[in-house]
Amino acid sequence: MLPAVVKLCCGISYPHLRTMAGLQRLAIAAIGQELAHMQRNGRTQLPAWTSHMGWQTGTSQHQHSESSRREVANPVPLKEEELLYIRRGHDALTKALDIVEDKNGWKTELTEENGDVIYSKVLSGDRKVFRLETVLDATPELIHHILWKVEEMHQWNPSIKNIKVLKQAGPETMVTHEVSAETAGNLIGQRDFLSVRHFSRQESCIYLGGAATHLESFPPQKGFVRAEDGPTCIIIKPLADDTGRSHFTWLLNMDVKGWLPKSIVNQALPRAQVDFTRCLRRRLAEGPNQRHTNHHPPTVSRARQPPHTLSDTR
Ligand SMILES: CC(C)CCC[C@@H](C)[C@H]1CC[C@H]2[C@@H]3CC=C4C[C@@H](O)CC[C@]4(C)[C@H]3CC[C@]12C
Repeated sequence: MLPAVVKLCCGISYPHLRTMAGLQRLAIAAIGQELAHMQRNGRTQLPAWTSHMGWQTGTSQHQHSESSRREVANPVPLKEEELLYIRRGHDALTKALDIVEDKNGWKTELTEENGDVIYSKVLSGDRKVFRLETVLDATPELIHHILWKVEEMHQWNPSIKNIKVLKQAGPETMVTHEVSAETAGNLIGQRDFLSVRHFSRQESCIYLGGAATHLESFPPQKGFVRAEDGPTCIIIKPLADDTGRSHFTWLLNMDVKGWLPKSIVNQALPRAQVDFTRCLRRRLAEGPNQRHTNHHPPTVSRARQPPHTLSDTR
């Protein structure tokens, strides 16, 4: 009974909690600490979103060491700014899911031998978005594990030069700076992105969402064309056949900026999606452990491309 009451209270107060400031937040943090204590003693289970409030319970996957034990003794509520990023990430995911779930107007763009199918659709405002659907030979957990370790992504994906996590807002949201490699499709020159990335899990399905964001401390960088990714999402669902494989849906919704003609961009984007997924497959086959070197040759597809001198950032 008590756990049910606690959950109910959490649910009712959630919208108010997110808009609170100052002393009110401190008071909530103190209550959170009490609840976390109860949860540690096995007396109750808090809903997953309470992690946004920064109430470390000591039972989460982040519990490793001394430092996390210190957090339990001293819960640090999330800052206003962090709550803002969480909300942005959540909104991006919701918007992207709406695009994916609207079944009207999609047409098949390309079909690969390995089973990847890319559909496209033109949204209002003339933006063409791409939806890749495929099956990956890995569990949702492994795919999520690999995709969430964004700072390691350049080790297995030659279309990415570098990704840095600039801010972490709770365990499910981060602000990242991403730089694509000059080789990406060879058509679209190097780009950089500033994005908020957010994940959520519902039963056995994993959702990754993202959208372009701004940081005063991180304006567009000299020499880069700042592109905008999102609202975008990746949906990972286990196949029902018990083989440990997953259905993978990826909405690519990108404004690459720069001066390239739309027809060229709209050819390069689905290729970039296929290339990325090919690298992901290879990375998944290696299992969960971190890689130390990048010894595979570049795998960016050269098919259907004009001479490689065409690039819009040079
Ligand atoms: C065509 C040119 C401009 C871009 C090519 C590179 C594209 C495919 C790269 C650049 C940045 C990349 C994203 C960077 C970060 C993440 C978050 C991660 O959790 C899922 C993958 C995802 C969403 C990547 C998908 C691929 C991505 C969009």
